[in-house]
Amino acid sequence: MAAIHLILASASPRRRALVALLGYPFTVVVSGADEDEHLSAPPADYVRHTARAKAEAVAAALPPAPPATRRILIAADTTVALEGAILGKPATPDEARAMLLALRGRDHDVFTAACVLSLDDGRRQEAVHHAVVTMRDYTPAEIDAYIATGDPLDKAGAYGIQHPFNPVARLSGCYLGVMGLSLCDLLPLLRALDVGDRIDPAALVDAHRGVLHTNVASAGEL
Ligand SMILES: Cc1cn([C@H]2C[C@H](O)[C@@H](COP(=O)(O)OP(=O)(O)OP(=O)(O)O)O2)c(=O)[nH]c1=O
Repeated sequence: MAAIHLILASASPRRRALVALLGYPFTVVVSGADEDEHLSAPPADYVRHTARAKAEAVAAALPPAPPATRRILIAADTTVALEGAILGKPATPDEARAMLLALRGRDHDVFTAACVLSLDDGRRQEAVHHAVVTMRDYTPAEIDAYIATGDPLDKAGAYGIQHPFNPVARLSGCYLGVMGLSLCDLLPLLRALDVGDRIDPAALVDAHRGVLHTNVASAGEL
């Protein structure tokens, strides 16, 4: 039987750490896909199109598979939407401050799409997770201190649910989906492509507490 090798089409250290939990060898290949192309679509469609574009961009650039290897490619996209308007990653600290003020004390939506390609037979599986997040009433001083850490700049909506700043008061949906890749969504997609998982339950519990142990990313990057 062919050995399974995963390819993660993502620069995100959180996604690296989560894919490491699956228990298969994997390679990270960063996609150069255009993330702005579908910005006018509704947020759920936007993330689905963008995750697919990331997957397809990486698949098109891969060298041929080594013999007796089944390659499974995983891509994802996360976005925050406030009253239907997409909030991507803030370009500047000022934009991060504006996003955190806009989100404060109210509900918003987080959409995360996963796209999985079975490269040897061309099969594709996709899912979009929708979570509703309620932010707490954090103070301007807390916002300033959080922005000074630099954490908001690579996060959709300018926050990480997993950061000690802890901006989230309530979550309805999947914690890992908000963090960038819902394993609850991903596992059925993999199973549909005849790929199981070897997840250590203890590591999964830690991941849901925002603690990601991995040999491919240090906690400081998460
Ligand atoms: C809302 C939220 C987002 N995020 C992150 C997840 C994603 O990494 C990022 C959204 O940007 P994405 O474009 O989804 O991902 P990315 O640019 O980090 O990586 P790549 O495109 O190469 O896969 O925001 C958190 O880590 N915590 C959160 O609470």
